[in-house]
Amino acid sequence: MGKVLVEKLLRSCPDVNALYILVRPKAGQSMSERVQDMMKCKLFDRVREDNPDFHQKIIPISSELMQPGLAISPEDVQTLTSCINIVFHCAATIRFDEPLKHALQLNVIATQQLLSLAQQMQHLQAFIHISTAYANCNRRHIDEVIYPPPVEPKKLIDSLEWMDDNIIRDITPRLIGDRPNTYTYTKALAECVVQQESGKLNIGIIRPSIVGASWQEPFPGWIDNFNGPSGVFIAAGKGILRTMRASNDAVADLIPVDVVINLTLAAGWYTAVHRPKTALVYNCTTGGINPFHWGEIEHHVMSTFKRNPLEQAFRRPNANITSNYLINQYWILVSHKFPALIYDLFLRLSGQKPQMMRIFNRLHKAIGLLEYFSSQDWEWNSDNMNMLMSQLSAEDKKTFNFDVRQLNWPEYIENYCIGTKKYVLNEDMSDIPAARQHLRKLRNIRYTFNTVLLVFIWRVFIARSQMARNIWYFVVSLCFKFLSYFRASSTLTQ
Ligand SMILES: CCCCC/C=C\C/C=C\CCCCCCCC(=O)SCCNC(=O)CCNC(=O)[C@H](O)C(C)(C)COP(=O)(O)OP(=O)(O)OC[C@H]1O[C@@H](n2cnc3c(N)ncnc32)[C@H](O)[C@@H]1OP(=O)(O)O
Ligand SMILES: NC(=O)C1=CN([C@@H]2O[C@H](COP(=O)(O)OP(=O)(O)OC[C@H]3O[C@@H](n4cnc5c(N)ncnc54)[C@H](OP(=O)(O)O)[C@@H]3O)[C@@H](O)[C@H]2O)C=CC1
Repeated sequence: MGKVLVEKLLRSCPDVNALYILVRPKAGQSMSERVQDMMKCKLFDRVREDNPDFHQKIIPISSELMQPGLAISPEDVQTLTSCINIVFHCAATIRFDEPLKHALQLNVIATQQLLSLAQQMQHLQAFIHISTAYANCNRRHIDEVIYPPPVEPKKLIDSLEWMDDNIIRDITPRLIGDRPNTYTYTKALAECVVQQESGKLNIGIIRPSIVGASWQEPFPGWIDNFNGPSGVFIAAGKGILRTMRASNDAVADLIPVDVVINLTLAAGWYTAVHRPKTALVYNCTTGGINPFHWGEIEHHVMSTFKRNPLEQAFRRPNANITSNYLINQYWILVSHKFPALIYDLFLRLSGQKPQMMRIFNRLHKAIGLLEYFSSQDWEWNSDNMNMLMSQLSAEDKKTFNFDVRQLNWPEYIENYCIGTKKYVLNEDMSDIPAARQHLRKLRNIRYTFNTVLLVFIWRVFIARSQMARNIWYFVVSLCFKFLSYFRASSTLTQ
């Protein structure tokens, strides 16, 4: 989301002088190398075309959320406090399996520290915090208000400071209560921390639901990660994922990333100009406005990947969702574990390292963590989103479009799937004929395998059971009778 925000600011807000972005070194790359890489990304093609010198506006600031004071140097603090007008805070850990202490540090303590830095900013007009629509997923109906936190954040921070990691792991389920993970729990606490500061700053809180590929900007279908449904779509397109627990009729509250960013920018403008007395919360969701369901998503994902197959698929794409636990377990056994075992056996016999079972174990862990969100639905009030839209000029409504009533879901899902192929897996669209050919080969292997298996089982059965033999002779004689009748009647008509 950070990248998409930077791109949109550069493309649609030419009067913005500079963008200060907090970046950490990662995976052996320095801060500047990472920023260079980011600017080379396809996402920035349109900006690059309009202004090849756009990089001059980007000023990276070294920062690490795990460190005290966010590890921002005193000189950088000086720069930030004197130049910044608007803060967009979207850094977080979004992992569902994050240990509580880590999630608390990244999502709550770092937010607190950024807020105290913001308070020193001399020209700050607005502080926009990105939360999640699922921060209060323990409720069915979610209004645009900050709900009382499950625990006073300061008390939890103080307690976890002295606790051993093992103790924290043991008490985590009790602490998070009816929330599914540490992510949603700490995001709820972060909202509370933001509210505690809302007296001193002009604050807006954006709560997106499930962020997906871009709808329109900078081009349809842009996505570059496996988060949320993207990994599921890819696993289904590769023919690996065949079954998942989800409710066909539950609303799939996907929200395109460009919609979230447009709303975020509009909220930044509104907060700075109108300075609301209390923090305004914007539920940024689609379900109440233009609902679409997981069953429909399944249909369109499968249809897209059959027409535009991914390269080197493991099997022909054919995934089904079910809300029934036992049916899902059955298909996991038959369509995941059994083929994985056979394939690993084949790899072993051909002298290679088995890998399919390992892949499936990781997939099962990932989908196990997502099921909570795909098996039920929520109702979000979106009055503030509507109010904000009504405040925009006709031109801004076009430039910062977040009107999801216009979203055509089948077209969006098709672009999303093609986006995962092009931008996540870096596959070329010109390879589609070869990918189709590969699917035909897989289909023939399946037919041959099924026929051999059927004949084998039947042979074993016939050898062991008189009744099976009788049925077999009966069926064969019936076939012969039918054939001779067919021959006789065709001779008569001639
Ligand atoms: C076809 C029919 C489909 C119909 C649709 C049905 C259901 C829809 C499915 C899901 C919808 C629910 C979405 C809910 C979102 C809620 C909204 C939010 O609040 S946003 C926050 C969203 N956060 C996430 O999505 C993060 C989830 N991910 C994790 O928590 C972790 O990645 C993990 C799943 C626990 C895995 O952790 P692990 O340590 O094992 O692996 P890594 O993260 O290090 O990743 C290793 C490797 O795998 C790639 N990866 C990561 N996630 C996935 C995935 N889901 N599928 C496939 N691959 C994945 C990752 O990029 C790494 O790759 P590499 O090693 O190459 O870097
Ligand atoms: N994705 C989704 O579906 C949704 C996301 N959100 C919220 O939107 C926001 C952005 O999410 P999204 O873009 O999807 O998530 P990403 O994981 O892609 O981005 C998170 C950002 O936080 C940074 N970050 C994480 N840990 C640290 C650290 N220790 N020090 C410095 N920076 C760090 C990451 O930097 P780095 O690149 O160095 O890792 C990255 O830029 C989050 O607040 C999330 O809660 C809300 C609803 C849905």
